[in-house]
Amino acid sequence: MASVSEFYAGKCVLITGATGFMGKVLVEKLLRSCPEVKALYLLIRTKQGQSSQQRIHTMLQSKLFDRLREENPDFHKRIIPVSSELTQPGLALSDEDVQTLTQSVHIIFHCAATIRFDEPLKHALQLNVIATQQLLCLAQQMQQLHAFIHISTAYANCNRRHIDEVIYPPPVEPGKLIHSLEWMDDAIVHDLTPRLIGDWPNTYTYTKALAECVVQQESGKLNIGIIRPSIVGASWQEPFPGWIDNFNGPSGVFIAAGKGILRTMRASNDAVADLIPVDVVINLTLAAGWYTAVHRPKSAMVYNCTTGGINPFHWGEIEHHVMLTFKRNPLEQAFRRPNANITSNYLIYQYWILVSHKFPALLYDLFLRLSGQKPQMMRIFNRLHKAIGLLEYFSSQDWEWNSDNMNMLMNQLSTEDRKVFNFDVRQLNWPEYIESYCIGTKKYVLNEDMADIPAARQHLRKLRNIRYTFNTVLLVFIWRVFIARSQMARNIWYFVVSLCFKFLSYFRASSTLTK
Ligand SMILES: CCCCCCCCCCCCCCCCCC(=O)SCCNC(=O)CCNC(=O)[C@H](O)C(C)(C)COP(=O)(O)OP(=O)(O)OC[C@H]1O[C@@H](n2cnc3c(N)ncnc32)[C@H](O)[C@@H]1OP(=O)(O)O
Ligand SMILES: NC(=O)C1=CN([C@@H]2O[C@H](COP(=O)(O)OP(=O)(O)OC[C@H]3O[C@@H](n4cnc5c(N)ncnc54)[C@H](OP(=O)(O)O)[C@@H]3O)[C@@H](O)[C@H]2O)C=CC1
Repeated sequence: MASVSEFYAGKCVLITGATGFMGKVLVEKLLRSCPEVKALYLLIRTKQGQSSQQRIHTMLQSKLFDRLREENPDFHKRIIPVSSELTQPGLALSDEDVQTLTQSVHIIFHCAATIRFDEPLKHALQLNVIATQQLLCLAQQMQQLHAFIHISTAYANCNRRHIDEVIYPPPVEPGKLIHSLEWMDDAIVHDLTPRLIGDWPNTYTYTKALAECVVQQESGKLNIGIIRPSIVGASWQEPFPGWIDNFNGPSGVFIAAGKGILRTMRASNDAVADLIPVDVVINLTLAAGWYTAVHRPKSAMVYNCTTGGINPFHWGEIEHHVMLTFKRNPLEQAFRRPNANITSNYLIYQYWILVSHKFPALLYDLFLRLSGQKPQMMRIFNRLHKAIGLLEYFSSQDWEWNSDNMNMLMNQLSTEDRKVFNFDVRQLNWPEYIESYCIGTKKYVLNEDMADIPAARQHLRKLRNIRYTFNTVLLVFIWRVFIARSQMARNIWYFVVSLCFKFLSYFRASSTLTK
C-alpha cells in the first residue's frame, strides 16, 4: 500500500482557509513532506484591497515557511490561488475556476470558518454551514475526488460530557433554520439567538455542530472524514517548536499573563486542559485524507483529535508552567510582574478583578491623564474581561472524548509514516511544550527578540522596586491615618517605637563594651 507521501504524489488538493492558522500549517507540511504533490488550489478571498495572489505572496514570506524555503526554494510553483468569497452564492468562483476545479481536484481540506465566539448567528451560519453545503455541492461535481476532509471542533458537541466519534443528531434541522432566518432582520435574530443555541455556549460551537450534520447528509455520495481538534495551540515539533501566529484561545491569555496585565482568570485547577499542538492536528488531517481516499469507509469517519484521554494535563499545571517560563523569559515592556492565578470561586475571582485589574488600571489611567496622555488601561481591561469571559466555559469544566479512530489511524500507518506524520501525543512532554509555546508567543506573535531578554529582566526588577516603594508608602500612609484617629493605635505605635529604641541602645552599649 502507498505511503502517505506516495499517495499525495501527483494529486491536486483544494484547501479552504489556507490563510488561517491551521490552513497555513497544512500548506507548509503538505509541500514539505509530500514534495511530489501536483498542485494546491487555495480558495482565498480578497481582503483589505489585496488580491488572493498578493495575499499568498505575503503569507509565503512568513517565518513559518523558512524551513520549506531552504529545503525547496521552488515550492511556491505548486500553489494556485483561486479567488473565492465563501459567503457568496457559488462561493463567488468564476466559471473557468469551477471547470478547472471539477476536472482536477482529488482531495479537499475544508478549514475555513469563523471561529469568533461572538459572531452574529446569521454570519456564523452563512460561513460555517451554508458555505460548507456549497463546497459539498461543488465536491459532488468533481470527477476525480477521492476524499473530502472537513475540519470541525471537539467542542461541536460540548453540550455533552462524553463525546464519541459519531455525528450526533443536530439541535435543529440545518435547512429549516437557514430558511427561517432568511427573512428575519439582524435585530430579531440577535434576540432569538440565546433561545436557538440552547445549551451551546456560543454561535461558533452551535454552527459547527450543524455543519457536521450537513457534511453527514452528503456522506452517501462522497468519501468523508471529519477532524475534531480540541484547543489548538502552538506547534510541538514542526516546522519548528513553538510556532504560533495569533491571540486565539489560550495564546492571548498566556500573552496577557506574561505582560502582567492578566492576574486572575476563572478556570478550574483540576480540569483537563485539552490543548493539542497544531502540527499534531495537521499530521492527523493528512493521514486521514490518505486513509479516507484509500479505504473509502462506508460512512463519514470522525476523528476526535484530543489529548485529555491519552496524556492529560490540567489548567493548574499550565498556569504554573506559563508563569515559570515568563519569569525566566520575560516579555518586553510588561505592565506588571507576571503573577497570574486561576480560581474557580466566583467571589474570589471578583475580588481579584477589582484589586488586581481595575484598581491598577484606574491608577495608571489617572497617571496618564495627569501627564497629558490619553487614558487606555481601563479600555484594555474591558476587552480582556470580555475575552476571558468567553473562554471560561472551556477552562472551568472537563469533557471526555473517545479517540479510538485516532489510535486506529496510527496503527494503519507504516513505521516511517508514523515518524513523518507523527500525531502520537503520548510522547508530548507538557512542561517542555508549554515553555516553547510561551517562547513562541514572544518570538512569533509579539516579534520580540530573544537577545533583548536582559533588558526585559531589568524592566521587571524596576517594576518590583516600584511595587516595594508603593507598598511601603501605602503602609506608612494608612498607619498615619490610623494613628491620627485611634488612641489604641497611638499607644501601640509608641510602645513599638520605644521597644526599638531600647534595643538600639542595648546593642550600642554592648558593642562599646566589647571594644
Ligand atoms: C497563566 C494563566 C493560565 C490560564 C489558563 C487558562 C486558559 C484558558 C484558555 C481557554 C481556551 C479555550 C478555548 C476554547 C476553544 C474552542 C476550540 C475551538 O474550536 S475554536 C478556536 C478558538 N476561537 C477563539 O479563540 C476565538 C476567540 N476570540 C473571539 O471570539 C474574539 O477575538 C473576542 C470576542 C475575544 C474579542 O473580539 P474583539 O473585541 O472584537 O477583538 P478582535 O477579535 O477584533 O481582536 C482585536 C485585537 O485584539 C487581539 N486579541 C484578541 N483576543 C485577545 C486576547 N485574548 N488577548 C490579547 N489580545 C487579543 C486580536 O488579535 C486583535 O489584534 P489586531 O488584529 O487588532 O492587532
Ligand atoms: N484554532 C483552534 O483552536 C481550533 C480551530 N478549529 C477549526 O479549525 C479550522 C481552522 O481554524 P483556524 O485556522 O484556527 O481559524 P482562522 O480564523 O485562523 O482561519 C480561518 C480561515 O477561514 C478563512 N475565511 C473566513 N471567512 C472566509 C470567507 N468568507 N471566504 C473565504 N475564506 C474565509 C479565513 O480567511 P481570511 O484570511 O480571508 O480571513 C482563514 O483563512 C476551523 O474550521 C475551526 O473551526 C477547531 C478546533 C480548534
